[in-house]
Amino acid sequence: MSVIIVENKDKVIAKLSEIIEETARISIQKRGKFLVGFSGGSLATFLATGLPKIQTDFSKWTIFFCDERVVPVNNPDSTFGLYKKTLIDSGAVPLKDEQFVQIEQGVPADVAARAYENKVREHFPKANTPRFDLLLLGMGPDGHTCSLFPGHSLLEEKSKWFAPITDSPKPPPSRVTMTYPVVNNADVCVFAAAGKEKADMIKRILVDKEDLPATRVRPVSGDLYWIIDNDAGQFLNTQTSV
Ligand SMILES: O=C1O[C@H](COP(=O)(O)O)[C@@H](O)[C@H](O)[C@H]1O
Repeated sequence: MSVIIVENKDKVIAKLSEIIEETARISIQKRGKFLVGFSGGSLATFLATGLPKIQTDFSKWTIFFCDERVVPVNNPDSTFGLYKKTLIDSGAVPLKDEQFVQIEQGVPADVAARAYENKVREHFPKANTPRFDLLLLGMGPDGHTCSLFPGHSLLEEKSKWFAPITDSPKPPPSRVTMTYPVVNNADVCVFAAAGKEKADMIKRILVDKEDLPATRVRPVSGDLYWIIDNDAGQFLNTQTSV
């Protein structure tokens, strides 16, 4: 695991973008495609600023969701809706709607999760567990990541690639989430976090190693990065002005 502490949020975005650019370059060079998972929340705002600045062949990207809210795309809670607005419709990057593997709309979460897993299987036809090139993760103030919340039974899900949740403690309650076997099979996982509101939780995860959802992200044979700014890392031993 690499913990990279930088001066401020802008530098978190710059470092995150650098890792994305390099991981995409390697994947496209090796296999002609880049299969990446996006989270929502603050990560979406980081990507809205960072992605337009990277050098990559966006036509080779397919984007999946680490988690998604089961709401219509025009609902402000829709993570795809957010990316559609900030990246696609704005023309910020040459990505198309079809490059995002989206959840089905207007169906219950369990139906949406099954249908999503089937769509993902089309991209990983022979896999027991899919291996994403890169997963971009966020960490909520309660230590959740994807829609895997502290103490929830979904933390123990071992067979599904994507699972429904209908009692998310953070609204909206209905969501579809990637499960740990998939998260921890990725080539590269990156957490990006900025701001003092995240500082206590980052200490509990990285220093105290409390058993919280984000702590359980440990790629079995991949790389894990935490990119955090000085505010979020204020209870860690090192601070930096990179
Ligand atoms: O609800 C969610 O929250 C997490 C964390 O969001 P943040 O705004 O605190 O960074 C996010 O990673 C996840 O995708 C989202 O659905």
